[in-house]
Amino acid sequence: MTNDCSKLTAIVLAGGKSSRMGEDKALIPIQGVPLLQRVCGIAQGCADTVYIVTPWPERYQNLLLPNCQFIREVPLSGDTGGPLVGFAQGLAQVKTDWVLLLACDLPKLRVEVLQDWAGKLDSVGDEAIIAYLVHHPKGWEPLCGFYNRRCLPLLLDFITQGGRSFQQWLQQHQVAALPLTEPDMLFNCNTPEDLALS
Ligand SMILES: Nc1nc2c(ncn2[C@@H]2O[C@H](COP(=O)(O)OP(=O)(O)OP(=O)(O)O)[C@@H](O)[C@H]2O)c(=O)[nH]1
Ligand SMILES: [Mg+2]
Repeated sequence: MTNDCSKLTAIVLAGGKSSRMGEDKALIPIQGVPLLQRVCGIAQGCADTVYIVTPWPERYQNLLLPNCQFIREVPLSGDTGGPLVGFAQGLAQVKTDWVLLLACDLPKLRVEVLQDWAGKLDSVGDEAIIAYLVHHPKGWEPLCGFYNRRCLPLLLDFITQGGRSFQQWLQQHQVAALPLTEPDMLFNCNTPEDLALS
């Protein structure tokens, strides 16, 4: 296992509407630490470079996010964008072969698990594999896993053709499965009821 942070970039997505929560999830404190700050701290345990992709960086300027860099998401004309578009805009800046993509609403992430996964990336030998993700009965978990930078042209083609769904895009390509030993860590905090469980 390697824990070489310099080989990996992390992208944290923080541009969602939080309509189910009713307030910006990124700013909600969990054990006193705003969710985005918490997720970025964990991302920094795995990657030297951490990008936060959001249309509204000024909203997060008072968070403690040392060494994280904002990428201001540019809205596509006549389009609501969404996480796939935000990811593409972040990925365009990435210089490393692999990137760890994280949603900002994952309060139970475990840095040791992410580091363990990152250590397996060197052994993904097959060039056709564009991502390394956890598989659920409903499909891949797109917002807590690894993508190869090679996937950018494929992603841009899909978006240009009007595609906006991670699941649909991933179905068209080869993805390798990450072992999920701690399912709890993918707990997704979308609603006030979820928050009460965080
Ligand atoms: N940069 C960026 N991130 C997004 C966008 N849409 C969703 N996200 C992020 O993707 C992750 C998952 O978002 P969801 O929980 O599915 O949705 P949400 O829009 O935040 O919340 P709801 O309005 O309740 O669906 C979160 O980290 C969001 O901040 C987007 O358009 N741009
Ligand atoms: Mg969510």
